Order: sequence, then structure tokens, then C-alpha cells
Amino acid sequence: MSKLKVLQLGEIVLAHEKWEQLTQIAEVITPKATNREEFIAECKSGRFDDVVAAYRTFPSVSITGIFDEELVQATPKSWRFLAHNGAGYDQIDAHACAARDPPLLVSNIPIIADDSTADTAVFLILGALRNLNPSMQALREGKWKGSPPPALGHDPQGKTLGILGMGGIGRNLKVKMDVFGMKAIYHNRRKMSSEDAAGAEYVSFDELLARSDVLSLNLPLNPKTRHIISTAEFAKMKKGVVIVNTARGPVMDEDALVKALDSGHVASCGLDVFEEEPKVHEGLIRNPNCVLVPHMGTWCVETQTRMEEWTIGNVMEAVTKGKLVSPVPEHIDLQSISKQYDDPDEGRAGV
Ligand SMILES: O=CC(=O)O
Repeated sequence: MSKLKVLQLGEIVLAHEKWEQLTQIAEVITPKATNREEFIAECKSGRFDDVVAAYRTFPSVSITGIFDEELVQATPKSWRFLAHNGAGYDQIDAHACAARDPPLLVSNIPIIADDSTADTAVFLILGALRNLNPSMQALREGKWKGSPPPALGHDPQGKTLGILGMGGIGRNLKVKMDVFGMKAIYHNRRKMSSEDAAGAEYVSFDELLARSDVLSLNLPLNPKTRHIISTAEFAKMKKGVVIVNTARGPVMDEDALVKALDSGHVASCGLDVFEEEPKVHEGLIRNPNCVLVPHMGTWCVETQTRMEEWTIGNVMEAVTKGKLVSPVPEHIDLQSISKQYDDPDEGRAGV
């Protein structure tokens, strides 16, 4: 009995055992393409015609480009599932995937990335609020001559933490910052139950901007959230506000942030994500009040291992049961109405 085919887009770095399990039930192929043009040509060449599911990583975008309508339309109809290794799936146009006939169902990573991403936000909040960066830099430059260099920071205790986007990461962050004595307020499109918001106070978007001492961005990137924080929003914030972004760079207008930092309206910032990664705005690099880390919110052995395993689990579910364990929210209903793919051997890859 022939095995169903899986397309591997990106490396398996840690979860080799689980990957081995997948190779027992599916035939794994990799693209020959080295860029988007070649990848689209390969999709159209028939080479992927028996592929049922794909495993993809964030960096594999350097080969395929984003999964936009053009790419989705080039994929063969046999290919029904796209398992993305990441919480954020802004590299994939979920609507274009849903609109394809048959739909290309997408999964992401729920929950697993919450702790490490929130931990990164804690680090950035404390680093930016306490303004650790200028003094750390001064130490390395041999400018520490006794008492610490005069870059006084602020205590978190008693300050208001504004969370824009109260999902799993926002909630996790709220609970962690309770320990530091911060009072959390949040804004989402809809108010959540107090339990789901971990007791944070729901406020309007403008109130969030006006009341936050620290504003943490924890919302997904999509056309509605692109540049949700820009010049007009900075103007509504308190002078001396601290901004932290562990979501996606383009939710904030970086040029506007640099201007707000230069004017002193924003006191400091902590950023894990950037508008044009891996490029970092010169105005952020030269400003010592910016704590900058290169998109490493989930960059830990334990979390990365679990993320790879979870994504492989989605591929295995697709191959063996014709569905995904954790479809993205836009595809949950689609999955239940989607036709099962025709398995020529009926036995779902021999299992
Ligand atoms: O940025 C990391 C992720 O989306 O998982």
C-alpha cells in the first residue's frame, strides 16, 4: 500500500523522534525550489500532485514567499492541509486558503507558545521600564565609575499595564505581571468574561491608550491591525509611556514610534518584533532606550521542541484522519463541513 505524501517546508531541528513516527506513515518530500518563482513553478509542474499535507516553518517563507492567493491557487487540489509551526500565521492568507476549492485547511500552535512569549514580554517590560539598556551599554563601554550611570528607571509596582489583545499570551502576561504589582487593563474587540481575562479590566481602545503606563501589544497581525498604533495613537498616550511589542512588527508604525521616542513622549520600548525583519529601523538601533531582541519570543529548547511536535501532530492527524488538531479560528467551521479527501488506498496511509 503506498503511503500518502507530505511536503516538508522547513527544517526539523529538535523533534526528530516524532518526525520519525511521521515518516513511518507518510512519504515525505521536500521542494527542489530555492525561491518563490521556482516554488510556484514546481507546484504547477505536477511534482506535488499527490501531496496531502505540508509541514511549514516561519523561515520557509524565504523559499515559498507568503501563502497568498497566487500561491494558494498554484497548489494542487490533493493538498488539503497546511500545518504551520507558529502561533502567528500572518504569512498565510487564511481567507485565500478557505476560498480555494477544495479549501486548504491551516493549523497553527495554540497555547504552547504562550508561556515563553509572555516571559519575553516580562523581560522587555522590566528592561524598558527600569531602563536597563543605557546602563548595561555604559558598563560595556567602561563608563561605570562607581554609582550606576544616571539612567534612572521606574518600578513596575502600582503602574498600569495595558494589554492590547487579550488572547492566551495577553492573559498569561497579565497573570505574570500581577506578581510585579501591576494593574492590568485590556482592550479586545469584545469584552471577555472576567475569568477569561484573568480579572483584567476591560476598557475602550482610547482609554487603553490614555491610561497605560506600559502598553503591551499582544494581538495578531492582519489587515485590520496593521499600524493599529501610529502617530495619532501615540498622541493619545501618557508622556513617558513604555511600549512593548512581542506580537508582530507591522502592528505598530515604526517610523511613528521612532519619532515618539525621539521627542521623549515614549520613554522607552522593548521590542521582539520589527516591521521589516530582519531589518531593524536605524532610529531604534541608535536609541539606547530601546531594549531590542531579534524575534526570539519562543526561542527555547522546550518550547521549540513542543511546537515542532505539535505541528507534526497536526500533519499526522491530517494524514491518518483527514483533519487537523488545531485549525486556525477562521477554519474551524470549514473543517467540519469539508469533504474528506479521497484516499486511494482507503487505509489512510496504512494506519
Ligand atoms: O512568532 C512566533 C510565533 O508566531 O509562534
